[in-house]
Amino acid sequence: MGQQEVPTTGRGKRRLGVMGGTFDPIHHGHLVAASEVAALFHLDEVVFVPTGQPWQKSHKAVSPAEDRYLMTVIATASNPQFSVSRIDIDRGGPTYTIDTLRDLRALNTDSDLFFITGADALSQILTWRDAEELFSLAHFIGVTRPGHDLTDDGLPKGGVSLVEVPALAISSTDCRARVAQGDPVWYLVPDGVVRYIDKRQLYRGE
Ligand SMILES: Nc1ncnc2c1ncn2[C@@H]1O[C@H](COP(=O)(O)OP(=O)(O)OP(=O)(O)O)[C@@H](O)[C@H]1O
Ligand SMILES: O=C(O)c1ccc[n+]([C@@H]2O[C@H](COP(=O)([O-])O)[C@@H](O)[C@H]2O)c1
Repeated sequence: MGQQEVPTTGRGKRRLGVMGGTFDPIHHGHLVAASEVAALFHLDEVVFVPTGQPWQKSHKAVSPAEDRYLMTVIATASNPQFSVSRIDIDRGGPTYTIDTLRDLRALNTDSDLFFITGADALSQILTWRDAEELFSLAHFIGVTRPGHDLTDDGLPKGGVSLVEVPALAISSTDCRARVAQGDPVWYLVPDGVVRYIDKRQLYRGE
């Protein structure tokens, strides 16, 4: 894959990465993607934003937002470049990235935003609310994910960069299924997240 040019930032602006996800649970695929993009794009910080109600997953049972938020905090706590935002949870209602980006821009007027998505999410982006406007609020960075083609077909020229990240064939769906079957999730998710899943008895009855 051709590595695309790193977009420049407005004079004196911070570079803020945004990693949105349901994080049910957060796993090392998410963390490696964010870490790799932070290094390649010289980001000052990456804020992880757990969804409130992910409307395109409304046919599936999603764990309580507070559990997903706390697992995200646990998973990112040791990295000084990572932080977690509650904006999508606290806004209430279905989560739309257009709202996430508008709110983050209002809260971070000193920053340019870089929204990080896996190849699967990027391929769905034209189905998102106000899709055309998204690209005026943030630069999008699509990352490789095993089992999914990474392409910017149909997306605005210059609005998206595609990057290869270390391939981790991990999904939250698989982690939940493993816990339900009594299989280990050690080393697929951070140790503290394994402990939290156990403490809260998440995914047991699925
Ligand atoms: N292993 C991975 N490698 C690269 N990107 C990933 C990986 N897993 C998830 N992502 C990306 O992280 C973001 C948040 O993903 P999400 O929280 O939905 O995890 P998921 O593993 O896809 O969950 P589920 O299996 O429940 O659909 C999305 O942009 C997704 O494409
Ligand atoms: O804005 C939308 O309509 C929209 C639809 C589906 C997903 N998203 C965002 O895409 C990110 C990954 O979502 P998910 O459901 O794959 O965990 C997360 O930040 C979601 O809010 C956004």
